[in-house]
Amino acid sequence: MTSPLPPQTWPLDVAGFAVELPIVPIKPDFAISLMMVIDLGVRFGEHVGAELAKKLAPLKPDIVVGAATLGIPIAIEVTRALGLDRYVILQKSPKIHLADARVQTITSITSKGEQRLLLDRAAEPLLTGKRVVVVDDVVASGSSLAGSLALVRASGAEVVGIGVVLTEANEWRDVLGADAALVHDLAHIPQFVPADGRWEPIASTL
Ligand SMILES: O=P(O)(O)OC[C@H]1O[C@H](OP(=O)(O)OP(=O)(O)O)[C@H](O)[C@@H]1O
Ligand SMILES: Nc1ncnc2[nH]cnc12
Repeated sequence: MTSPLPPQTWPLDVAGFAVELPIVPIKPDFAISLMMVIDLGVRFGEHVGAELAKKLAPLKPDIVVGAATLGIPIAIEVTRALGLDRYVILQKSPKIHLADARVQTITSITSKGEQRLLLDRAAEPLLTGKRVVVVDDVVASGSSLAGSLALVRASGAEVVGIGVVLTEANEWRDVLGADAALVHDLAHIPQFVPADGRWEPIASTL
């Protein structure tokens, strides 16, 4: 058995806000720098909301859509900073009142197994015919965003842009295909492998 590597962080400038992200193994020989937006405080939330809104406002969105769980604070802060009011959350828990939901199956890099993303059909009138920006905290494999885009488009909305706080590595570019061009981010993070007793960024993901 190899012994665990010592704790390490990845320093990052998120559009002028300095953070230190813990490097967390998600497989024995593979780690990510974890951004738990709910642990970074309200000033960070307000900052990323304002900075993403600066990038998304020229697209003239009518409404913001975000995916549970960690996309919720991002959707709220971007909506507030855009001067909008309503937003739509794609949920993950199969609630009683979500019996009539559109569903997409996703597999994110940070969660084990498949998850379901649910769009409450009762929320669809907020989206049909509207210019929508889809937001999330991080895009890595791209599966979560691909599922979000499919749900929003199925409701008859036009996706005019995508806003993420962080892009991680590059797999998402292939998974999103032409939609990758819609992505606006505030910073990029690599992924990591062990080398000489510490975590080193994988050059191709920098
Ligand atoms: O590009 P991907 O590989 O899909 O990864 C990105 C997603 O991973 C995280 O969600 P997660 O599924 O861990 O769930 P949570 O937000 O409910 O914590 C994050 O909030 C993104 O939605
Ligand atoms: N680095 C990361 N931090 C938080 N959530 C993530 N989802 C995918 N990559 C992530």
